[in-house]
Amino acid sequence: MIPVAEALSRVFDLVRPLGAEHVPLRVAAGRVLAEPVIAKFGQPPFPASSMDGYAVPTDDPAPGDRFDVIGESAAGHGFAGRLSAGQAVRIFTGAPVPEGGARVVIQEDVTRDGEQIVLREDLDPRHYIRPAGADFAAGTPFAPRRPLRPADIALIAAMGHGEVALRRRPEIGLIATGDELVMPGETPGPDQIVASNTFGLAAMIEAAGGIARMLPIACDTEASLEAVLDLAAGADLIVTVGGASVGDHDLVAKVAEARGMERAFYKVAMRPGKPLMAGRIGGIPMIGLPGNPVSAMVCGMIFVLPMMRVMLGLPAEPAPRRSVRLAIDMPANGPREHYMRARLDADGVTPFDSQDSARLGILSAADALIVRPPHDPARNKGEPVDIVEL
Ligand SMILES: Nc1nc2c(c(=O)[nH]1)N[C@H]1C(S)=C(S)[C@@H](COP(=O)(O)OP(=O)(O)OC[C@H]3O[C@@H](n4cnc5c(N)ncnc54)[C@H](O)[C@@H]3O)O[C@H]1N2
Ligand code: MOO
Repeated sequence: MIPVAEALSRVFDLVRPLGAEHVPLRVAAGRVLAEPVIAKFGQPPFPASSMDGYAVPTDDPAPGDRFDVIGESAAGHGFAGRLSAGQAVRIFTGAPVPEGGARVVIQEDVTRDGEQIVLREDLDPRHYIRPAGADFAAGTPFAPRRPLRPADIALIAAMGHGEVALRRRPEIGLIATGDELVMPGETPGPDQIVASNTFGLAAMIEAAGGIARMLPIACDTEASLEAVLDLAAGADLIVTVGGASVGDHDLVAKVAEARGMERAFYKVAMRPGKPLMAGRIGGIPMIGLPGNPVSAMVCGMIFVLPMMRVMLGLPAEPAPRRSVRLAIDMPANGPREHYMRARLDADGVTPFDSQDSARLGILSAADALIVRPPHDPARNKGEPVDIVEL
């Protein structure tokens, strides 16, 4: 058994950032840029009024000052002329400030008198002009190291791009193994159960920007597993679920080895997730997750998602953690790093009484995994512990 951090570093060595593809901006949300976006022009492209009012040529006009209104500047229709002393231009929010304009007086501070305006008492001192390039200048690069958020999409649009170069979405072949498994919706025969793990993992992968290729369930024969592994050809990563342990019907390691798997490791000091394996088969990175449903999902979060981030060109980092206070006392931990299903509330974090790795109901009810290092001593209520939020 190797420590989790060592296993993670070895799975990072199995994967590389994928290539780029050009995609319409409209469908780029949640994906990762493959190269910086460069602003084609600045924003605003011209000095713009931030309020409705009057552009005047003086920096500090005084109450009672009079100006001749010589024209109008609206958004999309600027005023072509120049402002001279004693002149004003009616202006609206977003409109270009005319040449010679030193500030905008908001219309609330003005009395209109025919073709003239008179400034009132208590003038608002602000200028209400957004300088050209105040948001970003032409040529500004934008390269966030994370999936694009809605505001990023708006920013890239404002920078003048209708299409962007994105990392290809990692395509992940998912293989459930076991004679006992039927598809959700089917009626299990005697001694059978429903295959749930690959469905949970597919949801996890797709929420993180990958493409899950759900392959047929492999039966507990070498021929069946071989046939399904063949169907994974072309995937960026193969994920098997189940058949990883030491039982007579646990065939994944045997079949993978017969196909020339270069094994990076087998068995990790974590709970759940001990019989985890990883390596490369036929050039494709492969990770074999344990079959217990909670083990498969926890290993998905702790290993598969960080591997996907590397494939997306993001930094090789473990699942993000934060520190939270314990709401109850906890006994000492055993020799494996324990990912305990827990609930978060105002009092802190409370592990569930049962940590059975078969209980999906508890995982679904959990808000977080408490991460306990191997041999962590007993902890008291109020002490800080690390959690991974679900
Ligand atoms: N003698 C030992 N027995 C076991 C050990 C051990 O060290 N010595 N390790 C245990 C641990 S820890 C785990 S985890 C499991 C993992 O075993 P496998 O990866 O070989 O998984 P299976 O035996 O195939 O299945 C375990 C369990 O999960 C169910 N399963 C499998 N696939 C799915 C699926 N796609 N969807 C839903 N449920 C699934 C399967 O029916 C079993 O109930 O081994 C322990 N044993
Ligand atoms: O590691 Mo197993 O995943 O403890 O149940």
